[in-house]
Amino acid sequence: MRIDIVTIFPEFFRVLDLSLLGKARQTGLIEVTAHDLRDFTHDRHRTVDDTPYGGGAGMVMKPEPWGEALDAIVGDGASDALLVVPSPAGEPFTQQLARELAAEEHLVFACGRYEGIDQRVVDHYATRMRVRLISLGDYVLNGGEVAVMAMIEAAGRLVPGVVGNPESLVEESHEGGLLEYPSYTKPAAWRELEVPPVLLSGNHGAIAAWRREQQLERTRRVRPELLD
Ligand SMILES: COC(=O)COc1cccc(COC(=O)c2cn[nH]c2)c1
Repeated sequence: MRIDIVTIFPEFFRVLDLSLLGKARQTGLIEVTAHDLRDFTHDRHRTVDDTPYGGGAGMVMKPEPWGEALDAIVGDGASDALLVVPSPAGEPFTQQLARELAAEEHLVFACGRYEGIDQRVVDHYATRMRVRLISLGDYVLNGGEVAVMAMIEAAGRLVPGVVGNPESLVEESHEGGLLEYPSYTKPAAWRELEVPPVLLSGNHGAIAAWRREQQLERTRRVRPELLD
């Protein structure tokens, strides 16, 4: 998988060299490149924003630098890459969407800042490639970088070979549409709190049943809408 990120804070993504994805990068499973949007400006101040047409507070990201940056990544014609734009106006990011991103060969992330990117950037690239606005949640961040980091982690860990034990990807929250059961490890007693005895019973059928019941109870309590 190839990942390109366009941002005014490319150094923000240095951390990807350290985490789980660092190994994926070393093994070539996932190649990540962060591009500085300001490298695609031509004025002395490397300007990427301007005042909004129609007035209003804040600034809008100019289309020209985005056009040059994205063309440098996907060429100047049609592209099979998927352009992902984190946005409060996007479709909700879910584990299913993470699976879809993980299946892509080439992801390009556009990190908006200020009040957003000139709409014509999305409109233009939608004629040349698939574009998806994706929301992490119903809140506003100062820019797309944090959202892109979350999406890269959620999708990257699903890329075969990135996570050592693929088994660990199955028994987790939202796999199978339910929240995960509570987990315990040694010691059997800690601060007067005991591990549920069924987990020490060695009765694998009873353990599986208890875990399933825990998943249903927790999902019903915390996220009932997931059961619809
Ligand atoms: C066409 O799309 C754009 O212009 C996007 O522009 C912006 C502007 C400011 C901040 C962001 C980052 O995304 C979020 O705040 C966000 C994502 N999920 N929940 C909150 C993006």
